[in-house]
Parts: sequence; C-alpha cells; structure tokens
Amino acid sequence: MSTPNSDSPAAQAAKKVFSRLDLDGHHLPPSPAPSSPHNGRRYALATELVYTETKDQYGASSIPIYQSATFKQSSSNGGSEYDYTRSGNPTRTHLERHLAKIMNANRCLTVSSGMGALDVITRLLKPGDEVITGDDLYGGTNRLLTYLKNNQGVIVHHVDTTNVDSVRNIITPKTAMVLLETPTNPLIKICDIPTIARITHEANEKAVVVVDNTMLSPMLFNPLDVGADIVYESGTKYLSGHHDIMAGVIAVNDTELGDKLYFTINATGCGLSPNDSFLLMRGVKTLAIRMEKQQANAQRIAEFLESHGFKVRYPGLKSHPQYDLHWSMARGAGAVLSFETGDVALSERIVEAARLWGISVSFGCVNSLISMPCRMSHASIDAKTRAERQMPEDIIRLCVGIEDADDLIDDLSRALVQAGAVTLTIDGFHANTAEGAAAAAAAGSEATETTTTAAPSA
Ligand SMILES: Cc1ncc(COP(=O)(O)O)c(C=O)c1O
Ligand SMILES: N[C@@H](CCSC[C@H](N)C(=O)O)C(=O)O
Repeated sequence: MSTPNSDSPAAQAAKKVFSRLDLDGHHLPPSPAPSSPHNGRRYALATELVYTETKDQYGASSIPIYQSATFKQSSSNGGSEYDYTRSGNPTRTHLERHLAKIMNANRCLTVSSGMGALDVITRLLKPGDEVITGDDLYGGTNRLLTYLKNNQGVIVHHVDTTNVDSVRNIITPKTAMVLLETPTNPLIKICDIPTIARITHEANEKAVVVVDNTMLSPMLFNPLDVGADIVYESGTKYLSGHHDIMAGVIAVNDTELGDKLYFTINATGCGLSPNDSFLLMRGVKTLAIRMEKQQANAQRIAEFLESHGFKVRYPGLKSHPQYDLHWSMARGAGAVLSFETGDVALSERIVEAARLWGISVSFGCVNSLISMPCRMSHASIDAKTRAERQMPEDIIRLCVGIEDADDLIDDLSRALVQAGAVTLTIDGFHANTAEGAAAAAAAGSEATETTTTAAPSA
C-alpha cells in the first residue's frame, strides 16, 4: 500500500475518512515518516510505557481491536488509510507507533513471532552473502541460520562474538549481516555491541548489525542507541509478559530499511493479528513494574545460589566475567540466569523436584520457570555442535517471575535438598561442588547427620 503525497486529493480524502478514527491525534500511514528523534519521547520510560492517547470516535481509552480483514475505501482510486489487514491495521499501527517510541526507533514493525521477525530480517540476505553470528545462540535462531546456509546459499560463520577480535578477524567487505544476542541464551555471555557495530560498519558500510534484544527488552537496553541497525525481540517474552501470545517486534531508524522490512511483511503475510496487537499493547504497559520485580528477584536468587557454592551465570553478579561490559551498555541485568551442577542426572532431579518453578521453555513471563536448555529450548542444536560450543549438558536455566522471592528461594532450596545437590551443615547447606566444599571449609562447617549427597527420588 503506497503512502499518498500529503497534498494530493487522495491524501485529502484519506484525512477526511480517517478523522473518524484519529489515533494518537495523528494520521497513521502504514509507512510513518520519522517525526523527531526518539519518536517524540518526553517522559521517563516507565511513564512512556503507559502513556498513550487513543482518540477514537467513542473515546475508548485503550486501543480497540479492529477485527476486520478489509476496510471500505472512499473511492476505487485508494485514498483510504487502510485497505486490508495484511497490509495494515489500526490496532497494529497504534502498537507499532507506541513500541517505536519505547525502542528509540523511527519505525517499528510487528509480526507473528520472534522467529517470524528474524525470518523477515534475514530475507534482506542474498545467496553468497556472509553472516557473522555467535556460538551461543537461541536454538531456533541457530536452526533458521542453518536452514539459510543449507538451502539459500548464505554463508554463516559462528564465532565467539563475546570476543571482539573473533569478529574483527573474520569480517570482510562481503559481510552483509552481523547478528548478535546479549546476554546470550542460555550461557549469559555478553557482546560488546558498540564496538562490533563500529568495526562492522568500517568493514562494509552497507552491512547491517542486527541485535536480538529479547533477553533485556527496551526497559534495560536500546541497541539502536549504540550502533545497531536493526533490533528485534520475541514479544512472546518480556514485552507481553504473560505467555499468552506469540509476537515478534522489529525496530529500525533507517527509512529505507524499514520500507524493505515492511515490504516483506506485507508480501509474506506475517503481520501481527489485531487481537495479538491488542494483547501486546496491554502487556507492554506493565513492562517496567514487571521487570523491576523480576530482576530484583533474580538478583536475590543468583546471590543465594552463588553463596551456596553453585557456578552461576548472571550479569548482576560481580563474579560475571563481563560484568563491567554489560553495565557499560545496559540498565539492568534482566531476569534469566543459569547455573551448573556438574551432573546431568542431578540437574534433572532438581528441575523435577521444583514445584513453584514450572518446567517450561521461554522466559519473561510473570511466572517463574525452570528448564534444562540442552533438552528443551536448545534441543534443535545437535549434541555434537552443543559440545563443540561448550554448552554444558547439565546447565539449568531459571527464568524469574514476580512471585515472592522468599517463596521462590524456599522452593528452590527444597528442590536442591530433595535432589541431593547439597550437603546440609550446621550453618545451612553447601552445594556438592568444589566451590561449595571450599565455602563449607572456609566457614568451618561440618556436615550434619542429615547429609543428602545420595540421589533421592524426586
Ligand atoms: C533470544 C530469543 N530470540 C528469539 C526467540 C524466538 O521467539 P518466538 O518464540 O517468539 O518465535 C526466542 C525464543 O523463542 C529467544 O529466546
Ligand atoms: N520447541 C520450540 C522451543 C521453544 S524455546 C523458547 C524460548 N526461546 C526459550 O529460550 O526458552 C522450538 O523448537 O522452537
């Protein structure tokens, strides 16, 4: 659907028709022109997440669901704002404008899932193009890139993107895309986005730096501000927050790039449905308060596990090897952490002994979740590749929700004891790891009679 010239008769007609639904007090073309830097953001993010003016004919205070596939046109020459929901829908447009503001973007597009977003983005690639990406990636991302490599003639290099030199050493003028996650899922490794963006653009000014911001959300990080060209997120996670929809979000500042991505969405028909647009709009309003609680809980749980001798991966812990790098870019540590037990069967017993923590893939939901990534979210990466990429099979991922932190810690403690992951001592318990034993020795603790090093059934 093309955007009519603002002075043309068609545009005048469109204004008339559209005055019945004047969302945000603006006319909303499917290809919105950038208004001002950061799309007119004026307040703190927590306020902007909630603040949105929806002026419709009945004064509805939240965006109505325009559950219509088609829209009547003022004439056969076009002239109406919308014609067909695949091409554009008022509920979706309202959401996209809101998200563009939150993501410091000039344009935001929403599609049916996070993987749908990556599919749209990777359609910018041609056979022979080179992609540089990480060696610790979400399993579905790895699967799509493998498909492109095997079937579309795209050359994919997996390197340790947490080491800037690994990228610098492989980048060439043929590099068309650099695709990064930070923190990575599930090893919680950090990538230096500003430096990688700079060296990518130095090597090829047309290359696009794509950042998957699902783990942090715009609440904690805006990759577009530090040199990324495209940011995408699984809206299934923090943005919606309740695990009741699938959604994908793409944000850009470059108008031409935005138009190309919109073209693919319209051409392939993966735009977010009106109903899911409504639910995502509703979810995003509580992002700040959810994230605040989730990461406060995550910090307590990470400290709890570490203090008992587990090897914990979480950027909120000073022991994280890239703690300084993470905090030089992000405003928070997020609410996903992982830890190792040294034994796959033991990890399985812990996961299965948990009650409050649901055994489930995904993260960013109000409920706390526990999982074994190698068997669940990352099972699509074969065992050999997982081993080559040093992904520990025993790794447990915790995705922390908004419950009471003491309840979460109590339930986890019980699961650790029941699974035989800890040794009970006079002063509490210590993980059955080298670190746990060292901590116990340092504290002068001795095991009590109730030592639970055996493997009780779950
Ligand atoms: C980091 C990351 N990116 C992208 C995705 C894909 O999102 P979706 O499940 O909404 O397709 C996921 C999870 O599925 C993820 O964990
Ligand atoms: N069976 C799904 C697994 C989805 S994993 C969801 C999420 N990204 C996570 O990390 O937990 C698939 O094969 O894609």
